[in-house]
Amino acid sequence: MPSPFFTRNASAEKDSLALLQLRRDQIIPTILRDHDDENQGYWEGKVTNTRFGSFPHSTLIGKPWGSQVVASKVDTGSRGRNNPAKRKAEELDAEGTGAEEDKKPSLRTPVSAESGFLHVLAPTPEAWTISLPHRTQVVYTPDYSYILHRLRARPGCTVIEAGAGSGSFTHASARAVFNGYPGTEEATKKRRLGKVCSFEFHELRAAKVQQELRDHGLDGIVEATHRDVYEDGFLLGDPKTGKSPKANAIFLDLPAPWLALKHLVRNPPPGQESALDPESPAYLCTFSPCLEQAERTIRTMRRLSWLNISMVEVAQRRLDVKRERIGLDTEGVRGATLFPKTVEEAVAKLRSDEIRAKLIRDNRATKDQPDYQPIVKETPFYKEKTDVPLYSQGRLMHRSEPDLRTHTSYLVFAILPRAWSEEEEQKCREQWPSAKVAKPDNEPKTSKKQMKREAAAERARLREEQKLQEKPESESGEKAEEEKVEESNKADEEMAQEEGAEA
Ligand SMILES: C[S@@+](CC[C@H](N)C(=O)[O-])C[C@H]1O[C@@H](n2cnc3c(N)ncnc32)[C@H](O)[C@@H]1O
Repeated sequence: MPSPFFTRNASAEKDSLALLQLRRDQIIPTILRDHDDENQGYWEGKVTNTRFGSFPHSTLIGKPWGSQVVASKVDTGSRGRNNPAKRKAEELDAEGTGAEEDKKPSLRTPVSAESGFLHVLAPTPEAWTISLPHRTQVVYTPDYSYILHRLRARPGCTVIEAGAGSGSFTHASARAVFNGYPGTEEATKKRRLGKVCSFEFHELRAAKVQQELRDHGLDGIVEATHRDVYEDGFLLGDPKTGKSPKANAIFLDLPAPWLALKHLVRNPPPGQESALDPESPAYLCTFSPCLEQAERTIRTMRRLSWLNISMVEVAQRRLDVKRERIGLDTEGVRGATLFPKTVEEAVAKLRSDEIRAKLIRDNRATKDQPDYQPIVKETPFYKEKTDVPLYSQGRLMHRSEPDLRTHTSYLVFAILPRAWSEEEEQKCREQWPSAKVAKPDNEPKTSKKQMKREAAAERARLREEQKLQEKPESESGEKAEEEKVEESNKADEEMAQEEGAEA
């Protein structure tokens, strides 16, 4: 089954995951079903109940992603849930008496209610992080987006993750490395399919995450293993003789990451494979809630030859940008402050209140009497007309929201260079020989001055050769000797000039 996280249709389909968004940060995940498999006793089939009303799945299936769906009136009380015996006689009669009908009662068409609405959203790792059932503390989007960027996680990579916990990072990393489904045409030899090898020590959590991955169509991309990685490391299958995942990136969200580092080496004990990809550097990130843990991890990383070690704390703030409107003319405007914006407005309001109080005293200010006037609304600033549309009126403000969901995270990053042997170095030198001519070690070093002198002499020699070629062979040797001296003087002069310029 293709995963709705990677490949999805334009609308919500039955038997696939949909995220029901109630408010900005409130999302309920559900598998859409056209029948009530838990037999909760609703006439409308499977129903998701929320604070904004009840939503039978028949009203959600087939809706384009992002649609707004209103709540429905459902029969929640009269039959009693999970107890079909309590149904009223006429309801059972209405269901029919045939054997086939008894098995599958006909569903009622839902009637819309005024209790509220929700939006049907397609699954994404970000929305899943907000909505997932929490079994542990989770890694939130601000952290995992930065971590995956620093780990160079890209299509075709293999990522090791421990522990899987609630599966928040698992989903995000699966999307980052996805490069096609195994067993399809895309899985050719040249193209490396991305993979996440996830390890979890807690048996129940491991089973839950495995079930979730199956429900989300991710079981071919993520391999979740129940394992204590401190003891048994990261090989797939048997902890000692298993296959190497050949990982390019590792994320350790463990209470003691330093205990797992001994299994992430290039040269493991004899008879065992390294869990790392021998043909690429390994990028590592550990997530710790306190500095002492981060320091301990760094000490172990140094001992095991990890390089480029750095620590980062992600302190994310969300900026809330909105328009602030103040004034007595903002009555009924959502989010506006109904307060005088100028001294004139305040004075006018006081005056109108005084007049109104006087009318009340004289018993003339009731709606039925002709003297009644909504006085404030008659004042001049109410009548001011403006061409500025409502959405861009007021002052543009931004405030940071301190309550962004995250938890203290000291992220330690490091790189382990790829494996490199003497033979590989030699092979490389043969394949791409260096253009630089290596001089024997015992040869005296030539100074810069000497090199310049040699170059000037070489130029003089070339000039001389050129002249000799141009002259007839009959010319006397005496003249040639004179010219030789002249050339030599010229070369000396050139040299002196160059040295002078340098000085
Ligand atoms: C903070 S949670 C991980 C949350 C996860 N990264 C997420 O985003 O949902 C830490 C998990 O590590 C697991 N764990 C602790 N020690 C472990 C070990 N030695 N081997 C494997 N998993 C371990 C715990 O059971 C726990 O579920």
